[in-house]
Amino acid sequence: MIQAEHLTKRYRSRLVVDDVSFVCRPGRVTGFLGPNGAGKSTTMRMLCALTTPNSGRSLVLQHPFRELRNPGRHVGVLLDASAQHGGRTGREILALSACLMSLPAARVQRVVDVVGLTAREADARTRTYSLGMRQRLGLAHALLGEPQVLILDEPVNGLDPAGIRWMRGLLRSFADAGGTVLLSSHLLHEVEAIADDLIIIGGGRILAQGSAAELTSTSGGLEELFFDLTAQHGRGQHGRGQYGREQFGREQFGREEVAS
Ligand SMILES: Nc1ncnc2c1ncn2[C@@H]1O[C@H](COP(=O)(O)OP(=O)(O)OP(=O)(O)O)[C@@H](O)[C@H]1O
Repeated sequence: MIQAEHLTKRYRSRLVVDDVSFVCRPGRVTGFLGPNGAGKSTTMRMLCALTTPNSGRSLVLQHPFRELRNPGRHVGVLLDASAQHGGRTGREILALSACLMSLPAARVQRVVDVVGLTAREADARTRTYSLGMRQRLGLAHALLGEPQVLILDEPVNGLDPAGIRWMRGLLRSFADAGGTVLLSSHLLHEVEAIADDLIIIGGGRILAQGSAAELTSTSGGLEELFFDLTAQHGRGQHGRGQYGREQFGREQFGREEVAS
């Protein structure tokens, strides 16, 4: 279980997370969605005590993250797959963390196998890793301590289609075994395929939350719901740039104009 209660974060005078409250329940995968800059990563960092909120609090397994003893045994965190020492091998990184968590050394090979890194990949320095390999290592790291909770920021970013499918199965099995999963992603179809619950954030505020089935049943699907909710927050529908549908749409480049 993860609980966020009125989490609020300001950078100088800028409010980037605004009174955010939600619960992620065991046995369920919660998808965390929002346009670029919406506040997803900041919220996840607050859950893991890497960023201090200005107000509000969060609990993981009923405790503030900071109060968890040996947190890696309870919560698996993957916030930035590239944040690893490039001169170490994947296996060394896992072995160091296993040592810090007082885990048996055999656990390293176990998670290497689970995430599908080959022996050669596990023994290569991480500076040579592709993004997908980094994500696999990051997930191996998150799973190392056999946690009950996973907090994953864009874990499928960089995975190939087979990897995305594999990740979906892994997270589903984790939740079905009673685990709690919070994952952010920009891949709406992927989230639609895996999430039991959804939290949609825009401009630092929760725009919608609830069961995926309920939220999408009245909106014609997740993509429609997402764009409807986030359009007013600038980057939802048209992305960062200025070339939205109305600039390159039928109005300007439609068949009627081309034909004449
Ligand atoms: N350390 C920081 N100092 C100042 N501003 C920050 C800091 N970290 C994040 N921000 C700002 O907070 C806002 C929310 O950022 P955050 O990374 O949480 O968004 P996000 O939803 O994860 O975006 P993305 O989908 O692009 O990863 C952004 O405007 C960002 O510039």
